[in-house]
Amino acid sequence: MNVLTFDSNEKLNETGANIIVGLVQTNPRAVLGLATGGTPVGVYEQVVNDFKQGLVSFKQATSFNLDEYVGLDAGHPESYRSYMKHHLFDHIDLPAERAYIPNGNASNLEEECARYDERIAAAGQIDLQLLGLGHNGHIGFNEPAHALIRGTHVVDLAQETLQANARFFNNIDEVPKQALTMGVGTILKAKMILLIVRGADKAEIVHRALTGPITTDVPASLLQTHPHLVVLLDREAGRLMA
Ligand SMILES: O=P(O)(O)OC[C@H]1O[C@](O)(CO)[C@@H](O)[C@@H]1O
Repeated sequence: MNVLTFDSNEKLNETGANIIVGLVQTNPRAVLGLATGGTPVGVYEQVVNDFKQGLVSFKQATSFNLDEYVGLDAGHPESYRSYMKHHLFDHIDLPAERAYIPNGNASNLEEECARYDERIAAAGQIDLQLLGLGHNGHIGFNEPAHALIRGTHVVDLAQETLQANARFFNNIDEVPKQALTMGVGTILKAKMILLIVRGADKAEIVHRALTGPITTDVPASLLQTHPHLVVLLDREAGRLMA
């Protein structure tokens, strides 16, 4: 595991973007696993800057998003499809037909999950999986549980997650109670994992996830088993790391 801590958000964003852009420069057909939430916004901004400067093209790349809410219209401003369009897809040349996000409005969600896993398998291994971290240690929307699920599945969001994500909605009652998420098995199969965490409120969970026991109670702790994990932290999130 390679943990880097940054004093400046700008440097953190640049480093995150350099990893993504560098991969696609050397492997234009790269398969990217993408995340949403507040954490990666600055990194995507920097990726867009690099694209606009002609440093990289995503024309041959493929992406798979980690998760999507159940029951939000794809056009709803807080759907993860809207988020991805707003922060990344509308500004780069990644073909829309290869920018996959699970469909949280599918009439049969189990079938949609199976289809999503088939598409990931057909694309080959995910080369780089970008991750944020939930306050409860979730990755994607894999919430703490007695057992974690390998593939894409429907998940009931934890109360902490509903509370954390209420900031994106008018109130907590508007936050969808369920989501589709890639499973931990798929995440761990990625060739490289890039975990990004910001903020003092995540210092404790960062410490538990990266140095504590490996347990399904802290899904991110399973990342300790990954052979190629890079972690980018801002100073506050890295406060408890020696
Ligand atoms: O970056 P945030 O908004 O703190 O969210 C943490 C994580 O939880 C999620 O919202 C759930 O997948 C992720 O998108 C994010 O990485």
